[in-house]
Amino acid sequence: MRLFPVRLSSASSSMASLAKMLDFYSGFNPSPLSIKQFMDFGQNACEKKSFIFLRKELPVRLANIMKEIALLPDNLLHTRSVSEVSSWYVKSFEEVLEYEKADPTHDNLHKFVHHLDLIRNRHNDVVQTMAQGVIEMKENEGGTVDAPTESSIQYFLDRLYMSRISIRMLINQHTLLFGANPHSGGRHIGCLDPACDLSDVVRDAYENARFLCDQYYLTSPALEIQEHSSEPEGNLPIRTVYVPSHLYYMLFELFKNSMRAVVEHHNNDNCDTLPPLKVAICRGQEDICVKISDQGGGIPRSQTDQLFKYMYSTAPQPSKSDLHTVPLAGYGYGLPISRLYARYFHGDIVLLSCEGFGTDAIIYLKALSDEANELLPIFNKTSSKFYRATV
Ligand SMILES: CS(=O)(=O)N1CCC(Oc2ccc(-c3c(C(=O)NC[C@H]4CC[C@H](C(=O)O)CC4)noc3-c3cc(Cl)c(O)cc3O)cc2)CC1
Repeated sequence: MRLFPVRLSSASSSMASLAKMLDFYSGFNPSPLSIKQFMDFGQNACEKKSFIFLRKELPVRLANIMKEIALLPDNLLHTRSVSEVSSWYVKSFEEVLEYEKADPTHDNLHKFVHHLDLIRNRHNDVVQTMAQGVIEMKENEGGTVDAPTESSIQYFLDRLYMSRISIRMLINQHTLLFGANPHSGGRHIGCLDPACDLSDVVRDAYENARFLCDQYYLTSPALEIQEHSSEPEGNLPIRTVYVPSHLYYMLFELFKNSMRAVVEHHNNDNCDTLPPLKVAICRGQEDICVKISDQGGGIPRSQTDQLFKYMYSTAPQPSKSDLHTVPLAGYGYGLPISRLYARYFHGDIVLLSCEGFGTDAIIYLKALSDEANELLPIFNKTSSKFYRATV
């Protein structure tokens, strides 16, 4: 049996005890919540109920992904960076377990919020650190990685980052509702906006991407927005219950890609005016769509899937100065993680590119909050099969 390959702090439970607790909590499936459930609970929020739910659900979600971390190929698992990420999960798992049988006293509830803040901050750099671990592995393997390993890593990182999105959602809701500065007076319920105006988030993401584009290219395409609603009264602007920060992340990434394609595709054009980015926001019975259409020259259909690969873009990480000088370059995970944010509440992101002309990027969201359920990775025999047999 492979124990979790990290040193435990001496004060904490032994390796055997950790393995036992991991087996116990990973034996439970995570309990997905819908946006409606987040909203209903948040509107009459009870801190004790939230504490009692989270002190079980957080170890369950942590243990499920920790069991998968332990199944990674050794040449990735034993890199310095992945070992560090593993140790963060062990520490956070142990910290939450301190509340397993604690009474929901005022003092314990207060300490719990504090520990949730510590856990969220401890995991702030998981994405960058995992990207660094993949680079370390590639360097150790002479720069190449075989297809099965690449496939396992793609599968794992999608699940790790989806799990991380879900754990941070639970932590953010609890700390925003019951923390030191609870939202007073605003309409937000934790990180959820019950009346999120999609065109406002579109404009916000566009303006920030445009700022970076202007900084690097000294030009940027204009924005045109149209809204269409299938509702009889055709209520505009289109609003829905969503997490604005998730939508902003997706839009910011897609706008950066569209702007880079448009400016670079038209950089030799004589005319000064770049073709605008056209955004359509559409509300149907089942879906809400945000489509970004650009004339950036497009990419061959054979290459579209590559853009969602973590390994495709795991070039040496841009240094801090690079991020400033090449602002549209990121850590190379923006698009795959954007798709995870969309899929987290059962939406999606789809790229439809016409080589030689341009690209449509469509964000799909669930129109009904009771259909917007968390999509959570579950550790079981089926998921274990995706990892190469490791002894
Ligand atoms: C993993 S990541 O998230 O970190 N990230 C993904 C994003 C990538 O950057 C980008 C940006 C734009 C484009 C791009 C091109 C383009 O570049 N065409 C020109 C080449 C077409 C092939 C051609 C060849 O055949 O090789 C060589 C020129 N055309 O259309 C788009 C486009 C893409 C997205 Cl996703 C979009 O939303 C809108 C778009 O217009 C490609 C790549 C950094 C890495």
